[in-house]
Amino acid sequence: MSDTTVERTPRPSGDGPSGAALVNLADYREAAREILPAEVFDYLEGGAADEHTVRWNQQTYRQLALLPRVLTGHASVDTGCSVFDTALDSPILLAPAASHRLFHPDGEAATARGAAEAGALMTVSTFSSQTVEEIGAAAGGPWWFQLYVQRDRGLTAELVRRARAASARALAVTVDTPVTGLRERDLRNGFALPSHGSPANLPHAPGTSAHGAIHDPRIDPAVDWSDLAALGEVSGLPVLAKGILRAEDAKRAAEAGIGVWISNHGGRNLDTAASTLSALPAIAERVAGRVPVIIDGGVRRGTDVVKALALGADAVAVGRPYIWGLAVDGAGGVRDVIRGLRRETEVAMALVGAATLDDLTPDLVTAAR
Ligand SMILES: Cc1cc2nc3c(=O)[nH]c(=O)nc-3n(C[C@H](O)[C@H](O)[C@H](O)COP(=O)(O)O)c2cc1C
Ligand SMILES: CC(C)CC(=O)C(=O)O
Repeated sequence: MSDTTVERTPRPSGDGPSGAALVNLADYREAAREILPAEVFDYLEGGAADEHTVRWNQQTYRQLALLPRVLTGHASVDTGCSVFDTALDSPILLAPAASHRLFHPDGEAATARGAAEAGALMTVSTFSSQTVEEIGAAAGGPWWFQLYVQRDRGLTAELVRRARAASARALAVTVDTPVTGLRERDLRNGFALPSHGSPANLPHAPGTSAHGAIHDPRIDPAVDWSDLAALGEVSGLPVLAKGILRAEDAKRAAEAGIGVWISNHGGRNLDTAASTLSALPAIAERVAGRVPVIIDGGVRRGTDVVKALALGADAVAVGRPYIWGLAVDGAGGVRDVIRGLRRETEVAMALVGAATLDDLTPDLVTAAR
């Protein structure tokens, strides 16, 4: 495998490697592509198999159009919201992503600072390349811990205890990864995590190549609903199930007080899994406001945020986009990506006639023709 160390020269925030202004998320993507080693960019961007789900996640947003309300008399826009009793400036969250030091030497601590500067909630991966203690100390705002339930349940309990002690406010338990998907870009590139990206929270486990045997030696594939309930009891923290696509699963979660995080892992696990936005309306109907509904996958524009909230999500999360920001400019890049998406959301809200997130209702959305 070639050297994946990221060479970087300082550059003013908001400018890409070629000096061009970075105006939207796609600009950050192109800038990150220029900076990152090709196999690291492939690990970030790639999905499973033919990457249909990766594309569908974004395309489904393009297949919906907005029907703006006019003459509403609103003179301001407020994106404030509350998720599991945590007040947030905006409904844009950072989805968990493993190994931030692959993308920038300052790693998750930089992401945490950038998220706080943008007033956004970060979710820290079990497979973070810095410890929850280091990240918790750097975080100036609320954060959640993403849990991959470990085969070693003692280790799982210890991870949860450490995350809570480091001030995590909720557990997002990933339920869509009994095995990791077959990511063909990584297979072609022979990509394995270099040591600077290895999981800092976990003891070194032998054979942790993500793409060797079908089961990851660390992640317990046999997790069930009783495990999620027990995690809530033991931790005393709110629990979300990350990776829900079926309305009946969402209903079951809501009945147990477990938050619903609609996700197909950014198309990285089961190719041809349904796009997340297509799954949202039925899920929102069955959850009926009992627990928070988060959605991730393919959110790239403020108009995407508006559509997801109009169709019943309480918040969205982004994965790849803030990593593009991290790669380009560390904490400042994360901050600018999230701020940019929030600004687009505010503009889109004003243009559809919404003063608050409660004004985002399903009648604002119709099929694009
Ligand atoms: C590089 C990368 C690493 C990821 N690592 C994790 C992880 O450790 N745990 C997890 O639950 N999801 C992980 N995900 C999935 C994201 O949390 C999220 O579901 C997905 O990226 C959302 O799609 P988007 O990238 O289109 O916004 C990862 C995604 C990427 C791109
Ligand atoms: C090590 C992997 C399981 C992390 C992950 O969730 C991902 O790359 O999508």
